[in-house]
Amino acid sequence: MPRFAANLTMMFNEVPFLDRFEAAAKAGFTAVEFLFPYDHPAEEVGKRLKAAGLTQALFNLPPGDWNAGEKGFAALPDRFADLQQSLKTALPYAQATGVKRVHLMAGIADRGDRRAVEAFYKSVANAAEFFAPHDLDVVIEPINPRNVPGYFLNDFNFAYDLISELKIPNLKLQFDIYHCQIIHGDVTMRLREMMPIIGHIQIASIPSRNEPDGEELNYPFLFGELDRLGYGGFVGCEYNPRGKTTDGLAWFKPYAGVKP
Ligand SMILES: O=C(O)[C@@H](O)C(=O)CO
Ligand SMILES: [Mg+2]
Repeated sequence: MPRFAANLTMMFNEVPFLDRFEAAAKAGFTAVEFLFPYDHPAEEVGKRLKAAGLTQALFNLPPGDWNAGEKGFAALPDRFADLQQSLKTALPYAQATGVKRVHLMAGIADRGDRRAVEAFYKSVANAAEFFAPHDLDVVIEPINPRNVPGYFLNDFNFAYDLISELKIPNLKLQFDIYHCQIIHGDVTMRLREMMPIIGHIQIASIPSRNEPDGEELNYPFLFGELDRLGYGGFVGCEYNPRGKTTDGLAWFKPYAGVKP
C-alpha cells in the first residue's frame, strides 16, 4: 500500500504553514512534503513535524526568487555560487526534519544550449556529493512546459539518461505522475522502466491538478502498480484541493494511517 505524504504547500492552506503539520496528522497522514520551508526557522519546522508525529518525505532546495520567476539554478552556468549557497541553506532544514531526499530544481534554461547542459551535470553531481555524507538523496524532477514554460528539465527520458549515465548512488528521479502524463503519457510503462532510479513520486489528477480521484488517469490502478513494482518510497499528494482540503479526502480514506 503506498505511503502518502501530504504536500503542505498545496494542501491544508486553510491554516498557516506551521499549523498544517497538525492538520495533516489529524487527517490521517503519517508523512508530509512541501516546496520551501525557508520563511520559517529550521528548528520550528522540525518541532512542528515531530510534535505531529510525522515523517518528512521531501522538500526543495532554495530556488532563488520564486516570485520573480526563478525556478532553481542547476542549469544556469553563471549561478553556480548561488547553487552552492542553496545547498548550505537547506542543510539545517534537512537535519531538523530528518528528511532523506531533497529536490534540486534545474531553472529556466534552454536544453539545446551546451553550457546549460554542462552546468546541469556539474550542479547535479556537486549537490549529490555535498549531501552524500549526510545520508541524503538528491532528486531531479521533469516538469511540464505548460505549468513552467522554459523549464530546463522537461523530459523524463533526458533525466533518466542523465541519472543512468552518472551512476551517482544518491542521485534519483522525482517522478511526478501529473507531469509525466502531460509531457509523454504512457505513465505505467514509464514507471516500469524507470522504477530502479525513482526516489520519489507525486500525484494529482490530470488536467486539473486537483484530488487524484478521477479525470484522465486511473489512480487506484497506478497505486496497485506501485505495489506490484515494489515501490517502497513516498507518494507526495501535490494537488490543489478543489475546496476545503478535508472535504476532498474520500480518495485517501483506505490509506489513512499507513505508517512510513
Ligand atoms: O511538480 C512541481 O511543481 C513540484 O514538485 C516542484 O517541486 C516545483 O514546483
Ligand atoms: Mg512535482
